Amino acid sequence: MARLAASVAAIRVAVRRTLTRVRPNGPVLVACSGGADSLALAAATVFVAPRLGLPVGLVTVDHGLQAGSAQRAAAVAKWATEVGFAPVEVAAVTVDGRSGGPEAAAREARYQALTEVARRYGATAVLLGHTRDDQAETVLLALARGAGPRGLAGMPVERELDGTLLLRPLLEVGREQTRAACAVLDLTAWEDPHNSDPAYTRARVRGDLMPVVTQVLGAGAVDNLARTARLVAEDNAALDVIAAAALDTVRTDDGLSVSGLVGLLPAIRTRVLHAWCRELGAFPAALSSRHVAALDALVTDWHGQGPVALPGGGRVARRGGELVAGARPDPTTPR
Ligand SMILES: Nc1ncnc2c1ncn2[C@@H]1O[C@H](COP(=O)(O)OP(=O)(O)OP(=O)(O)O)[C@@H](O)[C@H]1O
Repeated sequence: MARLAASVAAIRVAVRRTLTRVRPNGPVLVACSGGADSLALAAATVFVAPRLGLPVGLVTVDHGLQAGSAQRAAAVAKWATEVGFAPVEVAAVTVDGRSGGPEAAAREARYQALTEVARRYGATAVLLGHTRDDQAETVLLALARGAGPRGLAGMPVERELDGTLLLRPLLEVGREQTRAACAVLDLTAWEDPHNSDPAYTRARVRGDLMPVVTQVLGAGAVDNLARTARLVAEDNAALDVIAAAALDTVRTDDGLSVSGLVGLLPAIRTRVLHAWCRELGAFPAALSSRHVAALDALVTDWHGQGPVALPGGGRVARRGGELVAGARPDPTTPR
């Protein structure tokens, strides 16, 4: 019992720490699926936020992907209203027809819905229930994908999406603690069937890989993987600051100076290219290491190859001693 109560306290402390950092505006919104992580987060937030003078609402997204999904959303909304959340929103989304696989499509639809609701209420922030275990899984996946430092940094504690602040207060809380907290608070958590469906990569990592990792490397491996994300994120932040300054030194009237870029260390140069592409409207998460390598080759290994197409729709070409950007049709690429 003491261990269970400790889990409730630990989650409240994590939420309090997060909420004392935000600049209050409208309500804080908890994104709650009804799963143990976000249910424990919601229970802690509805306890902590009023004590800090913050209004607290809840959003649950109905992806419409499983039988009974509307009932699940309604049950979450009913509970939320009963325990004092206001506003409480059920956001129904359509996942079909989006590209990038079912997991990515559901995620994209969910974040779109969450930011739309947040904007409508002028919310201070949206709180997400990702835990230390989710972070460890993300790091392992990034490592296996060869994602580089940006991927190894895992999920940020804080980020802005379409003008909405997204916060993850539970990144240092273990999944076993959210389950224990739900048990002590007598909250029945919804078990997402996708979480154990081997068709989903994340479910296989969670169900098959992580138990082996902890069995072979010890239970501390989860914490260590999550710590890796924190450390890499700190290094990334420092390198991004250096790259932002370097970007200004290599700008020309029409684009970027190749000789300026050649003079930069590779880690800074690729970040400069990344930051510039972001300015050009390329969605940073969609800019793969393949794109960045192709852009870098325009600088360091140019044999007259044509422009590189960016995921956002623009193109980057080498023109003499410069990299220049253009929308389709291709910018000219004289040798
Ligand atoms: N249907 C949903 N409605 C609202 N928020 C959601 C929904 N699904 C996920 N989220 C938010 O995204 C977070 C991560 O969800 P994900 O499904 O990736 O992980 P999870 O560990 O299964 O989380 P949970 O136990 O809360 O379902 C959740 O904790 C929650 O904050």
